[in-house]
Amino acid sequence: MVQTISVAESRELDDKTINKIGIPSMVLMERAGLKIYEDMLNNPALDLGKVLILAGTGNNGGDGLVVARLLCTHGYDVSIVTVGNPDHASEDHVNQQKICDYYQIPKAFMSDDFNKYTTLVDGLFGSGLSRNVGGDFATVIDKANASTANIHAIDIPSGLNGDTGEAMGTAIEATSTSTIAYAKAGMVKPGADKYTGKLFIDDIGIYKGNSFDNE
Ligand SMILES: NC(=O)C1=CN([C@@H]2O[C@H](COP(=O)(O)OP(=O)(O)OC[C@H]3O[C@@H](n4cnc5c(N)ncnc54)[C@H](O)[C@@H]3O)[C@@H](O)[C@H]2O)[C@@H](O)CC1
Ligand SMILES: [K+]
Repeated sequence: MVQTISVAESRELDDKTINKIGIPSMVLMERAGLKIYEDMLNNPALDLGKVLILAGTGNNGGDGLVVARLLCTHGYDVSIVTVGNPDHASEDHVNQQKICDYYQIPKAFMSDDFNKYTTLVDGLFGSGLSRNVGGDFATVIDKANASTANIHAIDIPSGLNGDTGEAMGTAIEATSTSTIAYAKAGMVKPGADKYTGKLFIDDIGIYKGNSFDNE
């Protein structure tokens, strides 16, 4: 039986690990990116011949940018399309983008033909999704689902409500998902596997209370 948490619990655990325990968020993001990259290498269903990272401007996108950099530094053909307003990007996302800029990772556009990629990495939204998906985000999600590429989702397939397992307007239908720390309750509900595909659960140093917890 897979241990699950709610999306709110997941956000509380992130916050506690960063702000109370003191592990810097960029360290957690690096660990997340490394695990996601390894999951992708270990998934024979993914062809990593030509990869496109779909990056929202939050920390889910930040995880995606770490994956982009790891693919680039290991010789893979990888590009990034940023969806949303970069002026509203999270601090960690901005820092990860600067690193990607150092490596001159190519930028792609929403209007590009997604069929030329073999794998899309979904870093649009994770636990921060708070309302139904519309606009450019819905367009990209629907275009990704309609493409011939396989999709690997980061943390939660974008658009999926991590508590109910239902799509909020529209949602990524992934071949596989790397979820951070614990599976979210909605991801194991009947029918949610249409969105998550094969599930990887990645230990990045975020834990629920245990005997080491002094609360
Ligand atoms: N260092 C960290 O803080 C860690 C972050 N992690 C990653 O960060 C994710 C959470 O990141 P964020 O809190 O930045 O949130 P997200 O990256 O999930 O979402 C970004 C922003 O999108 C906006 N948004 C929500 N719903 C929307 C909608 N329907 N349409 C348009 N915009 C919408 C919100 O303002 C939200 O803050 C996790 O899912 C995980 O992937 C993990 O790597 C663990 C460590
Ligand atoms: K995602």
